[in-house]
Amino acid sequence: MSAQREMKEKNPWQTPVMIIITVIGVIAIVALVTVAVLQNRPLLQKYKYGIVLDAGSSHTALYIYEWPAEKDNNTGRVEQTHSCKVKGPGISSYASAPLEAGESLRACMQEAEKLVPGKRHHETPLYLGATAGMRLLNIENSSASDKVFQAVGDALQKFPFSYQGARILSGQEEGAFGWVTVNYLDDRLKQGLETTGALDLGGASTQISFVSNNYDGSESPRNSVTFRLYGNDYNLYTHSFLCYGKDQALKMTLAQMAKEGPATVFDPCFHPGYTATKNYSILYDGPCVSDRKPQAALATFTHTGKGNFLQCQEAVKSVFNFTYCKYSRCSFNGVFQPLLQGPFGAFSAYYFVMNFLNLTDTSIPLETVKDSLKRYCATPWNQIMLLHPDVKLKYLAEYCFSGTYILTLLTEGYNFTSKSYSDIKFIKKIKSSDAGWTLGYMLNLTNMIPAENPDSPPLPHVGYVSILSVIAVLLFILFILFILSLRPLWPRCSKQPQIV
Ligand SMILES: Nc1nc2c(ncn2[C@@H]2O[C@H](COP(=O)(O)OP(=O)(O)OP(=O)(O)O)[C@@H](O)[C@H]2O)c(=O)[nH]1
Ligand SMILES: [Ca+2]
Repeated sequence: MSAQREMKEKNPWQTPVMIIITVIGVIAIVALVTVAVLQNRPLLQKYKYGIVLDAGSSHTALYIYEWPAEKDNNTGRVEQTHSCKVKGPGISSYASAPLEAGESLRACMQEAEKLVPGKRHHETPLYLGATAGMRLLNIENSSASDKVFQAVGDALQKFPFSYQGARILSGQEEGAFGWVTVNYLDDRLKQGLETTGALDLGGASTQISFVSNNYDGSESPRNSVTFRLYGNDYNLYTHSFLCYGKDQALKMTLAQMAKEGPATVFDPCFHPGYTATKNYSILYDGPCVSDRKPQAALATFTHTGKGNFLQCQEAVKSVFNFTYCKYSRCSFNGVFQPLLQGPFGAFSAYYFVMNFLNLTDTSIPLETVKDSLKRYCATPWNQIMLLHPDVKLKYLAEYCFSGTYILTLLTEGYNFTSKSYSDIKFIKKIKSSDAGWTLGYMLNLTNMIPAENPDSPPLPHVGYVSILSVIAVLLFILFILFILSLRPLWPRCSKQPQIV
């Protein structure tokens, strides 16, 4: 009996006081942590949405973006959740049947209607931006371009979103918003890191945009865009070359080869064995080529492949003008370009083409890349078709030209060297979003990138709760130790019975 009592006396945890203290302490810690977690928990994740239609020269694509409702101002939080490729050609191809341009967008719009939650429809902004195809149509026939916009606007307003209008982007906007997209998605803007240049190759125009430290914008103000984003100033160089997208460049190159109006055009940019009958009138339609039209041409010509990379490169070079430059340095066609400053992300057709050719790895020396393309171009057309039975014939026939055009544009046009070629990364997506101008355009129009860095709490939520919990446990242990240190002073509750 006495041994048991002694045990009980030596083990303070068995005293009622200690049990009560422990229970209260544990309840207090649980309550403290629960309150901290609940109080600081991010609000229920409600999402907002935005829709952008990219009305390009070759086709239209719809993108849906999503971001947490309470975080409009934070970087890297807007993500592409869906994209839809509109069936058929770009809206500029509907000049003679504008209503069909509107109609063509319906399937993708209906998809968007299903994917964006109904209660968000009315507050979801919907934008349509048109690029080089509509720029060319506007130059050629402005009333036709107005009619296309009218039809497209009418069609889009039938949907329950908040329609914000359809317009042609300037080449500057197209280049600058592509740059914003790439750097936003890479989280470079908020962190003030060195930015990545953007190279976009479309069907009818191509853009180059980058920040160069030794360029202040004064030499060619029309190539300069200034931004203040998250507290940092950017002076961006950007230029869009109309007609230098890959489809129009192909047309210009072929038009140049056929300028004497022959019955057969022997084309080094197409595979040996490739042959097709083409119309002169189609070859020379549109503002990029109309001035090259031969005086007296036949109705058709036979387009015959020769598969010679070096000759193709010479033919491609003939559509660039390197003869005049009124600035300290130029790319081509008398356009100012400051010293290149890497890294660069190259997307759209840069990616489609280099990915098909298995040449996206830019650590491979440029000479090796050229050798590989030389072999590819020289491969007979029937062999190419056998090797790629699933690829659309139109795309397949043009990869030799497109690859040659890309290398020529980068090296001869923009002055990338064997060394700086490795600064380029061919990309399609960054995280889940496509690289392109659409995201930057929406971020700008919804004011989602603030000029100044918003204040943010010094600790992330998880860190804050963890520190709070550790401190609470430490305080509790200290409290227990303090109580134990007072133990010798406790009055004896039970007296030892005297054994007589
Ligand atoms: N090989 C291949 N080519 C593609 C694909 N998608 C588009 N293209 C072609 O690549 C070129 C550029 O496509 P986009 O970047 O969509 O061009 P776009 O936006 O219509 O044209 P711009 O208005 O000049 O920007 C066009 O010649 C398209 O026909 C693809 O999936 N594979
Ligand atoms: Ca485009």
